[in-house]
Amino acid sequence: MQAIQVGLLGIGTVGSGVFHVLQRNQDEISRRAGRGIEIRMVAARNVARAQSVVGAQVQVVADARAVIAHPGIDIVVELIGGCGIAKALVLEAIAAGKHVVTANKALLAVHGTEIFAAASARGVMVAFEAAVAGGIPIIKALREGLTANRIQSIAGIVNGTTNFILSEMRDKGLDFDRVLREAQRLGYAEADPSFDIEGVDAAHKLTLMSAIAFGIPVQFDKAHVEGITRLSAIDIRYAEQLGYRIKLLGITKRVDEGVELRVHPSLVPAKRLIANVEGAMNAVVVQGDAVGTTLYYGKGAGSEPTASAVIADLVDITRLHTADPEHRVPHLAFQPHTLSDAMDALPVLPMSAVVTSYYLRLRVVDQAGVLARVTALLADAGVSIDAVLQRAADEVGGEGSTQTDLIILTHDTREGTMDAVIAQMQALPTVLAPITRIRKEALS
Ligand SMILES: NC(=O)c1ccc[n+]([C@@H]2O[C@H](COP(=O)([O-])OP(=O)(O)OC[C@H]3O[C@@H](n4cnc5c(N)ncnc54)[C@H](O)[C@@H]3O)[C@@H](O)[C@H]2O)c1
Ligand SMILES: N[C@@H](CCO)C(=O)O
Ligand code: NA
Repeated sequence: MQAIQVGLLGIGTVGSGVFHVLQRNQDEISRRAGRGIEIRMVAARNVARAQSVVGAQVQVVADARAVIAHPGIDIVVELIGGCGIAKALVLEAIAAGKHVVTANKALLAVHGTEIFAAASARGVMVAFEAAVAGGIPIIKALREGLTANRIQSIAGIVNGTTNFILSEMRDKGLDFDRVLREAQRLGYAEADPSFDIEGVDAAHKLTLMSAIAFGIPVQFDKAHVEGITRLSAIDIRYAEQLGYRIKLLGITKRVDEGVELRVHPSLVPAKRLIANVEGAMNAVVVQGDAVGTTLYYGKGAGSEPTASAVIADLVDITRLHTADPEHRVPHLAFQPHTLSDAMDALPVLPMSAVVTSYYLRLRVVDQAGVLARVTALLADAGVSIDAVLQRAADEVGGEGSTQTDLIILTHDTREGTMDAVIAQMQALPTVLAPITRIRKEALS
């Protein structure tokens, strides 16, 4: 049987990985897929450079539309990124009846509803394993492996760049900008690295996992998104002294009133496996009612790990493209006509309704009664304290210092309540700087 014909749109970090891994493992891949998988055409902005990667046998063109329009191409792989030209090209490929593989989480988290609907109407597949946690087969696990379960929660480290930055800052005391530059050099960071460090990329991925886990449409606009740019080294150190690590977590959880969908730095007990996920590695913890807790760990970024996921999708499509579309796995795991009803039953909750525990750091005047006033405000609001740590003044501000840090860990509290108490504490004249608040997750 003739090999299935693939057209690549974009051949940067991920695209070149796809080419090399397909070439290196072609025998095993075709024995699994039942036929060969061949990259026949590539669209690139820099044609000469792309030609030097793929050699003379593969046709390289500057116009991505020529790849989509080529009648011999069965599958279009979009590896350009972003929501601009990539969106138009994906929709054009679908309209042309081509199956699509993409690593583009930004595109699917924001425009997934439109894209999946167009694909279903045209009877083609849009596969996106590489879009979430790179090489970890988390989409496959959530969509197929855990299909018996009522999923309760997902918590994950799904951005390699920020995990790399946090690990290097904690381990080696390196500064933020230097580590970010290294992550860019290694091909982990997004074209716009603010997507990484501001939590947007993690929220794109979390949005996709949440939709698949709970059978709701993708709703990136409702995600709470906070990155690591406001984290300070001092909080990383205090957290460590209290037995915690700080990780940028994506959390989506089913609770009585709806679904939580939030990305923010979190204190995680140092003894948890996920607290020990370092560098650009990713990890996702999924809890299902039947299976219990499961953990997925691996490389979430980089050329070949991401290519591994792209090629897994190519193999899936190679096996399934002749199947009746109704027999394929739905894009978001649940039958598409059930998604909007589920959205009414499981609305994404505002952050004020989220219940979690907190790390608070207050820079205060080092004098009698300060701690008592702060804890009285917490008590009045019904916020229960788990632990309090007060630093010696000279440790914080040097010898003779009149300021110190007060660190408070709370038990579970509604975020709306916490916001109100923080505002009251902030108004105390003895509180000298903006209060730092970091959420704390037990992840039992
Ligand atoms: N790098 C990773 O570790 C990683 C991991 C998972 C997912 N992703 C996603 O994969 C996609 C690609 O990422 P990347 O890291 O390979 O990016 P990259 O910048 O290395 O590659 C993108 C390539 O697309 C080319 N391009 C831009 N416009 C084009 C056009 N109109 N026609 C043809 N080519 C065009 C660029 O010249 C570039 O070579 C993005 O959606 C990204 O979010 C990347
Ligand atoms: N920029 C992303 C690439 C993988 O999606 C990261 O750092 O995880
Ligand atoms: Na993946």
